[in-house]
Amino acid sequence: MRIIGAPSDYGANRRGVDMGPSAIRYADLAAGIEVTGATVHDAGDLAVPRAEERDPDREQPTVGKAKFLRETREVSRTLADAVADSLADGEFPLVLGGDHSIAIGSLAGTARDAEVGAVWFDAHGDFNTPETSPSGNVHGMPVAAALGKGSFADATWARADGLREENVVFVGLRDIDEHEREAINESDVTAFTMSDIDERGISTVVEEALDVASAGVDGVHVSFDLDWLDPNEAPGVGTPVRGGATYREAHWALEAVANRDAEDGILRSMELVEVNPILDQSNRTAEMAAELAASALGKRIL
Ligand SMILES: NC(=[NH2+])NCCC[C@H](N)C(=O)O
Ligand SMILES: [Mn+2]
Ligand SMILES: [Mn+2]
Repeated sequence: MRIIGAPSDYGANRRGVDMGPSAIRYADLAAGIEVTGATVHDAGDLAVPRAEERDPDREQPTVGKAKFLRETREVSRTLADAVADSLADGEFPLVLGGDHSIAIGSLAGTARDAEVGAVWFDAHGDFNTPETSPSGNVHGMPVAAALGKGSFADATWARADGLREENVVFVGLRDIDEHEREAINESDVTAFTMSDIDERGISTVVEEALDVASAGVDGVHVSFDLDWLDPNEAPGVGTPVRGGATYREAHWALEAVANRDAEDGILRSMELVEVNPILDQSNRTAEMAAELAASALGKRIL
């Protein structure tokens, strides 16, 4: 497997998430994964436009309300190539963000030559378009971008060609914007909220999510936003929302991903995003991310 760092914070309104990859590495990511017997190859961080050289004028949206869309395009293209290269070389891509806008690149890369589904663990739907976004932050838009919604229809760099809408599944939603809600309800994606987890339990919801995401496709991308977890577990995120998944629910969910992969080999790529070391407490959110990656890749208690 190949670790690919994508230290971009152009999609979020809080600086610091660009330090996520190094914080997750520092939390013994590679050693945790090697316990499973996997060989870990760390490809380092991708070059992204330097934040210190940001031109304030370029923060002004060029399309709708989307900020830093040019920088996001550059990061997305670079990351899509890196993910596609990793798959072509037979190495599983594990992408470290960065804010969630980097998922545009991960999805474009993993869905370049294959039909794929996606399981999206997140408090947020990330289904805004430059037209519907209340904030203009592209980390609230990657799913819509990958599916070519709204003005993303003209952005070929953002589209994930083989990503099938009916195989996109959200798990654990609890903070959705007004127009985003309409768009999700009108689309063919499947959305499980935190209320669904309360009612039916994490195991039923995640098994069903994996069924839907993997039906009829070549593989599944797992996109894991650390703000899916409750802020008590993962305080180091830019957009925390109360009422998130517990520590055990999160491990269980990713162990279920690993179990399913052991059965049918569906796991194609994964990313861990939104770890912001500046907002964290003694790196515990990055440690959580590293632990969860190991669970997703097969680490077991016994
Ligand atoms: N990946 C994330 N943390 N996304 C947060 C999105 C928040 C809000 N829905 C927005 O569009 O701005
Ligand atoms: Mn997100
Ligand atoms: Mn989120």
